[in-house]
Amino acid sequence: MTKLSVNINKIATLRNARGGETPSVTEAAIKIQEFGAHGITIHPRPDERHITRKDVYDLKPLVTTEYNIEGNPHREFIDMVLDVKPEQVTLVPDADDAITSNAGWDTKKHFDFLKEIIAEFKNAGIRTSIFLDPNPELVEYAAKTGADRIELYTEAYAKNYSVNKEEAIKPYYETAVKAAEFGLGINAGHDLSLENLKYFADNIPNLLEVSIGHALVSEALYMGMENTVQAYLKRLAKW
Ligand SMILES: CC(=O)[C@@H](O)[C@H](O)COP(=O)(O)O
Ligand SMILES: NCC(=O)COP(=O)(O)O
Repeated sequence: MTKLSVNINKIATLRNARGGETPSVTEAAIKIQEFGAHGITIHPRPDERHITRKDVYDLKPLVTTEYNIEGNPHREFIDMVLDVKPEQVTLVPDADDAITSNAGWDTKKHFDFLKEIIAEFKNAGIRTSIFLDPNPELVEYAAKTGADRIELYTEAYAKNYSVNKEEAIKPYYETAVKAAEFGLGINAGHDLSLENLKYFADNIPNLLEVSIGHALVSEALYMGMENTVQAYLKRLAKW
């Protein structure tokens, strides 16, 4: 079964709105794992708009499933991840002021940079994943960086799902097939939701993990977090 890693950035967004500790990011992580999630994902950004550096450390002892830390590999980010040692680090090339992640890596252009950083994480025993647009031509260089996995950047899929899902899934399927040829594991994320997840998971071979946050936390406002996590797990179940 494809694993569900819940991104709790937006819990931190709500908490930061008042400058206090409510809702608790750590309590949310504990509960979300109790509800069945296979992992917790966070994306600490330099401006700490949601997840703070303190959150990154506070969560470490509480994430008993899989801890996935995403971010642009600035030196401060690298050193923090090497110190915290999550199960997985996902490298994302977004600008510090981007409203959200909006592009994958050009693995050819940034090959030397990625290869060096990935070696640091691998030497520390941390699984590495790199955020990638659905383009099979990017896969060979992704593999040559030494990354363990790619994370398919699914915004385009989500946007086009309701227009023509068969067309929307095509580049992701092609990239996933190519990734498997090169021995890369396949993760996916960004704008996945209860509406579009099942079709994606049913049509992408060897999909190991999806990381989902914005839609899931939003849906939990109406359905409750336990019901929402369970609903996502049902979308991923293969029966
Ligand atoms: C890489 C990715 O797609 C997610 O980490 C997304 O960027 C969430 O970041 P925000 O919650 O800041 O939008
Ligand atoms: N890597 C994707 C992620 O962690 C969550 O993205 P989103 O569901 O908040 O768009």
